[in-house]
This record gives sequence, structure tokens and C-alpha cells, in this order.
Amino acid sequence: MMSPADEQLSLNLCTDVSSPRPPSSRRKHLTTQQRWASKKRGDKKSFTSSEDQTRFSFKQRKQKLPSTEEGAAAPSADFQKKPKAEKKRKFSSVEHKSQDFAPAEEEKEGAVSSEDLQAPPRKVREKSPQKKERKIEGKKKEKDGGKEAGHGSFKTSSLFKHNPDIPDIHRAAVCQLKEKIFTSDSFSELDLHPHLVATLNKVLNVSTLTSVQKQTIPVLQSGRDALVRSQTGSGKTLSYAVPLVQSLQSIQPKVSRSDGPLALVIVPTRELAVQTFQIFQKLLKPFTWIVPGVLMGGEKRKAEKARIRKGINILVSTPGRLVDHIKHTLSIAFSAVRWLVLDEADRTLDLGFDKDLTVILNSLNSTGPARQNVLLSATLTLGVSRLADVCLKDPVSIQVSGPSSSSDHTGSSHVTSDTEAANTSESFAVPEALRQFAVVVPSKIRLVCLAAFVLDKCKDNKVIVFVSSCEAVEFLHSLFTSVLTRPAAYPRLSFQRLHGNMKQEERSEVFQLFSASQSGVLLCTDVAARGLDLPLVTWIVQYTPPSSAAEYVHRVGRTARIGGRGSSLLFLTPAETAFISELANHNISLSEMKLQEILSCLMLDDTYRGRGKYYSKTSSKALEQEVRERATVLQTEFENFVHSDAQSLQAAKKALQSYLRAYTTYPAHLKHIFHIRFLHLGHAAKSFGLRDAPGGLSSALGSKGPGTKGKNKNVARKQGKSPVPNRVQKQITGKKRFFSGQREAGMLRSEFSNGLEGGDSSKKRKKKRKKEELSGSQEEE
Ligand SMILES: Nc1ncnc2c1ncn2[C@@H]1O[C@H](COP(=O)(O)OP(=O)(O)OP(=O)(O)O)[C@@H](O)[C@H]1O
Repeated sequence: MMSPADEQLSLNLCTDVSSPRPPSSRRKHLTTQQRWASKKRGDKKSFTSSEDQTRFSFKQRKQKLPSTEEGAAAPSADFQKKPKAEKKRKFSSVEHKSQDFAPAEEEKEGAVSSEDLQAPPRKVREKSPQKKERKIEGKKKEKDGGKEAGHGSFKTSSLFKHNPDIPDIHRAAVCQLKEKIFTSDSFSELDLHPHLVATLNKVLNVSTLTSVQKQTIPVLQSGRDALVRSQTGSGKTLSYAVPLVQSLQSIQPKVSRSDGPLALVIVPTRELAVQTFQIFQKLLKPFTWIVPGVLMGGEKRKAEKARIRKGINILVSTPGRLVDHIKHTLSIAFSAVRWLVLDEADRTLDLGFDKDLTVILNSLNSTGPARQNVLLSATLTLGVSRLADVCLKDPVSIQVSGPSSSSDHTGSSHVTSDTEAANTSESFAVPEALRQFAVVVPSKIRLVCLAAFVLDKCKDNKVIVFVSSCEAVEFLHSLFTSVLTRPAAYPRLSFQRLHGNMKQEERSEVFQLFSASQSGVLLCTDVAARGLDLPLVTWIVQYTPPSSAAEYVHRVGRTARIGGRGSSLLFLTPAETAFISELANHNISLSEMKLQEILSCLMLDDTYRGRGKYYSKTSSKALEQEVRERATVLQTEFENFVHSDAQSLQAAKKALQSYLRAYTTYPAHLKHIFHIRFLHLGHAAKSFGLRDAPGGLSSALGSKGPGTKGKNKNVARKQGKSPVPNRVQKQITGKKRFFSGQREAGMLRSEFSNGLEGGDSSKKRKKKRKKEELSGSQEEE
């Protein structure tokens, strides 16, 4: 059901009794009204710490930007050069109307244009006799791929009308699992080589044991296998790396390169492989005779083969690349391997690397001495328990947070016979100092909401934004870099990107750059969700929701590490709010952040000020209107950029398509929340700066799409089949339908590309996958 925008925003503004903020956040955040009024007064008092930062950034921006009244009289240096251009930008939506070529599909559907917000000059409203003709012509041109580059000749339809209601979020009382991070014990109390302890103290700067280290190191030193689960950022890497190094340095006669691999550490992503390798490099400083090495997709095989031939004692690798070497590198031998570590073991299985793991395990089992095995993750699932059965011998199970009783499982759980749902009913611990928020945003407003949030936070924070596909990351990166870094108000704003389709050198460079930076925004896929220890990250934004509670835990785990503070924000559309209950089922509790609160960040400077009709007034209604106006100006800038040339338009369409494709891959037990049928394609298109859903998508889904009730679809849902017709699916994915599990595995695989693409085995695998897909689709049809 659609609701008037007024109703919706007043809903956003009203105090939410059902979901109170934690006291700390309530203390730190002034209301939008207070911030705005304060800005107008030039108030220098009564800001709390976080607000101080905001005010500081506002003050700085203000120095660079003209104040409201001074705007015309004293423009900034930039503005002085191109006053007309700037004026044009500020009133771009007005200008669109004056040229008014093609009404967006939104309007055809009944959405009202931004007329009420930005009344165009009188001459704009004069009807030209050729108007109709021009409209048709304009539409034609748009369909031709935005041939009229740079003209910015369309109007922005209203962002704030015809959106679905934003439901109240009812947060169930959740008893979050707590893990104590540090103990009072130190490394020197353990039975470790003094040089190792000194290296830990001096090189790695650690002296006190964390809880997981205290529990794990003695177990591994005793020679037992272990299954280790503790929260993100709790020091799991050292919990296996320290006993491993201790054990290898004590071998007599001393280990030599010619011994080959004595320890194998398997991790799911390249960045994590490099990070783990670097930790071993540091730990091995006093034990120079032990050689660590890393193998991963994207690197030159020839160089890796040469290093293997020379001898690597501690081998860190991604599974795919290791299998590649097992099959094609004669000099790789596992006859001396006595340690096997599977870090992020559940992810390795998720990615469909189970076959690769089988190859690795078979290769290890066929030869070699008795081996110690360790499986670790912050979210060990049933799948990992099965793996544990296969590769662990009488393991010690180490779980830092105590097992939660069934009474801990609160929230509105959904009853389903889905086995996957049953499998994932674990409780997960998240860092105690992590503040978790969710914002409910109608699709149309998502893009400006993300931009407003990023603009507010980017200056003094390191922010990671998770998006569902490589194409969407690319799109947002080029959009934000082009549009948001333009204004002189944000000189230090920088955007980086990381995803599986990037070249390895670029990936490594971005990883190092972002690690070393003090502030900035990293737009990425789940390739950065696991294990990465990026210092000083203060905000995690999940622009597209994760595919499971476990992935949620790992994404937010990139902040608030090792006892530090951090915050996270999850974007949900009104139709997706049930995901909050899904997280509650795993003992994860979120507070609500109001949409209006985020959008009001656009008030902190005048970069996106529109006509300023409401600026002089201080009522909350005026503020609301002013905020809407600014959001519309920003959206218009985005849309102008997207429609400025064929390439940008194509990138936006590709990003939308990949977003929709990713949407079809949510697991079956989450389909009641994330189903492509619930998406409004026109609104989703708007969140990619498109004025219209690209050809075919909306019409195809429209007939049987959102809101359509039909017997057949219900039957299909009961059978666990996608109610989206195959024809539509084909248009969205560009492929035939196949089983969701296969789709998911396929997408994730390509996302976490292991670098086998160029190799023979890759070709074979692709061929096999194609075969599987085909048989899958045939089966389903
Ligand atoms: N005993 C310690 N004292 C202080 N800092 C530590 C200690 N152990 C590890 N750290 C630091 O804590 C950070 C997180 O460690 P690590 O990456 O091993 O966590 P993790 O549990 O593996 O996280 P994730 O589940 O995300 O992979 C690293 O920067 C590491 O150097």
C-alpha cells in the first residue's frame, strides 16, 4: 500500500518508543531540529563528543562554502570561476523541467515530479507547441543509450512520494552473547621460546593473552586437534600461529627449505592469505630457517612454482590455487605436512570449495606423518561440524562465549521446514563495543541516503560499505567519485573499491592503501567480509543485506576489533524489515536509526541546497521540506551523471541487473524476506540513478510482479520454487534459471575468483558447471 510522503516522514520524525536507542547514542545525537537550529544560531555550546566532530566538519565546510546569505555575494574560489555552472547545478532539476523531454516511468505510474519542491521559473511552465514531440524524441534518445551526453535534460521525479510505508520495527528482547576479550595472563607465562615471546611483545606489540588464545594455545601445544569459535577480532590468528611456530622451531634437526611444506594454512580470500602470511613473516623473525610462503589466485603460477621448488615450510593458500598446484606442480609434496589449519572454515565451504578441500585432504591423507588439524571461525555452522568430522581427530571444541540456552532465542522466529533454516539457528557473539543500527529506507531513497550518510561520516572515519555485486561496487565508486568529491566542501573525501573482478595488483594496492589511510570509504563486496584486519575502521555500512546472519556477523566484525569501538548500519527496505527478527534469532540486536536523521546530514553545509524556500523557517515541517529538497538536488546530480553518457548509463544498468541477480540468490529460508517479487523495479532502478527501469525488466515483472496475487505463485512458493517466471528470470540474469544453491555457489565463486580463470582446470570447471546448470535448469523446469 502506498502512503503519502507526509505521513511517512512524520512517521520517521516521531520518537520511536518501540525501539529506543541505547543511552550512549541518545546522549551523543542531537535531533535534526536541534542541529539545524544550532547551525542557524551559530551555537557553540552543548555538543557532545560525536557532535563535536560533526560541528567541526560543518565549520570546516562552512569556511570553504558561502553561507546562505553570503552565497551569492561571496562565492568560494571554485564558484567564482564558474558562477553560472554552479547555479546551473543547484537548480538542475528546474532546468530539467525547462527542457522536459521525457517523463520518467515513475510519472507515468503516477509518481509526482519534484514540482512541489522546486517550482520552476514561469517560462518553464509555458507550454511549447512542440512539447509533446520533444517528449517523444527525448524518450527515444534515452532508450538509445543516452546519446545526448551531458545535457542533463530530464526531471527528477519525486523521491518522497509513492513509497511504501515504513513499518515500525519491533525489536524483540535479545540476550546478546558476551565474550570477554582479554585475560590477565601473558604470553610469557606459556611454555614458549623466549625469542617468540619477545617477538610477540616487540614486533606484534602484544603481551596479554586474549580469551581464545588462552584456551587454544595450550590445547594445540598438547598436540590435540581443535575446533575454535570466538568472536571477530578476538585474536584467533595468533591462537594457532603461535603454537604452530613454537612447534616448528623446536624440531631437531632444524627445519630446512628442502623439507617442503610442514604446515598448510587454507583461507578463503587472497587478502586474508596475504595478511596471514605477513603475520607468519613477523613471528618467524627470530627463526630465519623456517620459510613462510603464500599461494593465491591472481598471482603468476610460474613464479609460484619456482618458490615451491625452492622450498616453503609454512604454506598459506587459497583453496583453488592450491588445488591447481597439486594438479600441475610436480615439486609440491605434502609428505612432511604436520599442521593443517582451515581459517574461516565455514566460508571456505560456503564458497563451494568443498570439492577443492576434498582434493587437498586426499592429497594430504595419502602421505605424511600424523597431522594436527585446526578449524576456526567466528561462526561455525553445522556444515563445518561435518567437515570437522571428516578432518579432525578427537578434537577439543573451544567456544569462548558460553552456549546460549534455548531461552536466549527470542524474537519472532518463523517456522519453516527448511533444513537450512534449522541448520542456522545458532547464536553468534558480536563485539560488545559494537553499536549496531538498522535504517529502513524505501528503494527510491536508498542512494541519496547512502550518500548523505557517507558525506557525514567520511571526514574523520574509515567506512566500509558492503554491496552485493562487483558491478554495483564499480558503479557506486565511479558515481560517488565523480559526484560527491566534486564540491569543494569535501576535499579529503576518498573512495576505494575492492571486489573479485579486479586485477590482483589493483586489489593488493587498494588493500594496502585503505589499511594505511586514516579516513576514507571502501566500497566492496563480501570479498572483504572475512578475516581482514583493517585498522581504525569505525563504521560498517551494509548497503545490501547479507545472505545470512553469519555473513552479517563477519561484515560488522571488520570494526570494533580487539576491544575497540565501532558502529554498523544495515540498510533495509520496508519489505525487508523481517531480517531484523532473523538476526534476533541468532541473538543479534539492532537499534533503529531514522531515515530523516541520516538525510538531515545534508543540512550540515549548503553544498546541496536547492532553492532554499524553507531555509529561513525553523519549524520541523520546514526542516523536513528543506531536507527533501536537498535530497532531490543530490538525486538529480546522480541521475544527471548516470545519464550523461552511454557508458555511465550502461554501467548503471549493469549494476542494477547484477543487484537483481544477486537478489535471486538469497537462500531459500530467507526468500520470505528477500524475494525479487517484492522489489519495485522502477524504484530499484532509481537507486542506481536510473530514471526508468531498463527495457523489459519492469514490464516483464510488472504483469506478475510485486503485489500480484495468484494461485500459481502460491503453489510455486509452497514447492519452494521461485514464483518469478523463467522468462523474467532470464531477462534479469541474462541466463536460464538454475537451482538457487547452484546460482549462489556460482556467483560467490566468481566473486571470490581464485585466479584459475586462465588455466585448463578453470575451463574444465566452467564446462562442468555449465553442464550442472543446464541439468539443474532442466530439472527445475
Ligand atoms: N593478545 C593480543 N593482544 C593485543 N592485540 C592482539 C592480541 N592478539 C591479537 N591481537 C590483534 O587483534 C587484531 C585481530 O586479530 P585477528 O585478526 O587474529 O582476529 P580474528 O579473531 O581472527 O578475527 P576474524 O574473526 O575477523 O578473522 C589484530 O590486529 C591482532 O594483531
